[in-house]
Amino acid sequence: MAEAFGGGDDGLVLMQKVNFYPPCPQPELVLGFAPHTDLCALTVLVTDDVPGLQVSKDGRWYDVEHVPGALIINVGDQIEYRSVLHRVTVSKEKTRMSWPVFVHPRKDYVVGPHPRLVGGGIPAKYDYKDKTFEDYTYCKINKLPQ
Ligand SMILES: O=C(O)CCC(=O)C(=O)O
Ligand SMILES: [Fe+2]
Repeated sequence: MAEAFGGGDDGLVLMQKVNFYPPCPQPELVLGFAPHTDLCALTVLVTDDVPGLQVSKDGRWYDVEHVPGALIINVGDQIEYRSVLHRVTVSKEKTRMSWPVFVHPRKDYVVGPHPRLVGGGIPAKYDYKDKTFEDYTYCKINKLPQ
């Protein structure tokens, strides 16, 4: 993956975060994390055994089963065929925690459709524009068109 994102020792950037979801007396009224896709390339996620993570498929939400010792890998926006839409619900009684590591390119790295996949008269399946990861992040965080 480091090679795909330009190679070099600093080709990939790892960002770790800790999520803490306290219990909520009315969990049906709130979400711990609203539906989103991760803006990185890949997310490597560890969670505790409290359920909460859900992924969207064909307009429905599916619980992600907790498998002790397993890592959850989410495809993010930068290597999208389709980055996974996901959200987190909260528990009435238990605190939940998760520990994602987001793998992303350098901020100046330009990401766009691979030329071999859109060259030779083959139209891009989606209308992606080449842009730096920094610009992509700025547009996404500020809800600007990509
Ligand atoms: O808490 C989780 O299981 C997922 C967290 C998440 O989606 C995120 O931090 O981007
Ligand atoms: Fe996420």
